[in-house]
Amino acid sequence: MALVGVSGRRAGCYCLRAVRSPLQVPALQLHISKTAMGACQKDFESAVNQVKLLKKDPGNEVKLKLYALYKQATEGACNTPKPGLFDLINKAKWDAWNALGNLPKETARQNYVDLVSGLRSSSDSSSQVKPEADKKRAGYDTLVITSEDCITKIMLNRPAKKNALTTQMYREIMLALEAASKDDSTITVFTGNGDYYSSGNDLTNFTDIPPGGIEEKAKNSAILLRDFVDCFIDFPKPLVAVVNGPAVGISVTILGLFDLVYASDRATFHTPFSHLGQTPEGCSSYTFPKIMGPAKAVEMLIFGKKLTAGEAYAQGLVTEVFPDSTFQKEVWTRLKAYSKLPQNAMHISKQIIRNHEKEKLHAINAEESRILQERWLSDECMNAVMDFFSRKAKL
Ligand SMILES: CCCCCCCCCCC/C=C/C(=O)SCCNC(=O)CCNC(=O)[C@H](O)C(C)(C)COP(=O)(O)OP(=O)(O)OC[C@H]1O[C@@H](n2cnc3c(N)ncnc32)[C@H](O)[C@@H]1OP(=O)(O)O
Repeated sequence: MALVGVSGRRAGCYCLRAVRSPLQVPALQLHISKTAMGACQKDFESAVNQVKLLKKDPGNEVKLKLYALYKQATEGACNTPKPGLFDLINKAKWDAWNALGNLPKETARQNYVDLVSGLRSSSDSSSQVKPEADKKRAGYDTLVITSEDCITKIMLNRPAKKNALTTQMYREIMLALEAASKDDSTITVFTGNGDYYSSGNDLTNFTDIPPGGIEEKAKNSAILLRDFVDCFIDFPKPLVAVVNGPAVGISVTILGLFDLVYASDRATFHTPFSHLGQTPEGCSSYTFPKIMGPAKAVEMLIFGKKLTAGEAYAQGLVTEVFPDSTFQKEVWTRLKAYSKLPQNAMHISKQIIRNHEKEKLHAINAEESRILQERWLSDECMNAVMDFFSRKAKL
């Protein structure tokens, strides 16, 4: 589901329009609470108005920032009850506001003004919309989502970073899954843009620490992780991974929750959790031993053994391996044929196959996330993340 839709271009401008109870950046509502009055009140009001005139959708992450700063500037620290687990949009908004902690109202107001000013300059310099950009479904910055032949394709789109998953990306994926679960497609496909499927969690997620400190970040990240994996556990339609290249970390573990995994012979499967001072997630502590037996699961999840596509197939993690040269052609031909099968029969079959394990998987997911919350604060984990960044710095 797009958070904000593009309603059309008037006089060369994109008009932002709310779609299905979106984030509703309060700036778009032109409602300024009296509590926002103060030193830079005029600038703030003007920034609120300028948001309406942006020529380009700023994307969900920015809209969340705008929302959070507006609320902080007008109401102060987050003071509302946390929305429920499945209220994804309101929860994302609440998380963004809550992450600002006790940031003073004046600072929030100034930050809002600065953020809008930055958006205006980048919007002005890129007002020439490229035809390519029109193809992307609005509202997603890190994914390219297309629906064709009854297949919704969710493509991770940070090829320069090997499709490493930022917190924004986790959130966008959850929204994309929610939308795909309700659209007309019969099957949903995940793949990566570029030479990697995904290098797993973006390690910069560890460096972006909010005013509330690392403990708060770890707590919020554990919730994000649990919600993210829950979406895969509950996804109602056949879910297919088209693993176009190497896969690392969480992009491997959640494969145990997919219904088909097609891999290029260039793909590898690597879960270096111990090396990172971390522990398994994505329900892999349960699905991997079940799929490949405990001995092979331990080699991957504890000792970080990297599997080739052929090995992953032999262990049952991968459904079929294709030569890289014909991978896309063969896989999409196959999927197009599958997508024409009767939709209800496929969905009901998935339910029968998966439903009896759901409760267990949710419990395992909650436990894995709880354990990781502690791990992220450990010296082992912090040192491993620092090692990654110092290796990069030396290059
Ligand atoms: C306080 C708590 C906060 C926690 C928040 C957590 C939220 C939920 C977490 C869920 C748990 C998930 C766990 C995992 O997924 S563990 C696996 C994590 N991934 C890795 O350890 C891989 C790290 N990357 C690499 O080892 C190499 O980059 C790789 C082998 C993938 C590719 O090597 P290669 O030499 O071919 O390419 P580069 O290294 O030059 O990569 C190109 C650029 O991309 C950047 N990059 C790649 N992967 C990542 C990544 N995972 N995180 C951050 N950045 C990544 C790389 O730095 C290069 O960037 P520059 O061009 O800017 O140098």
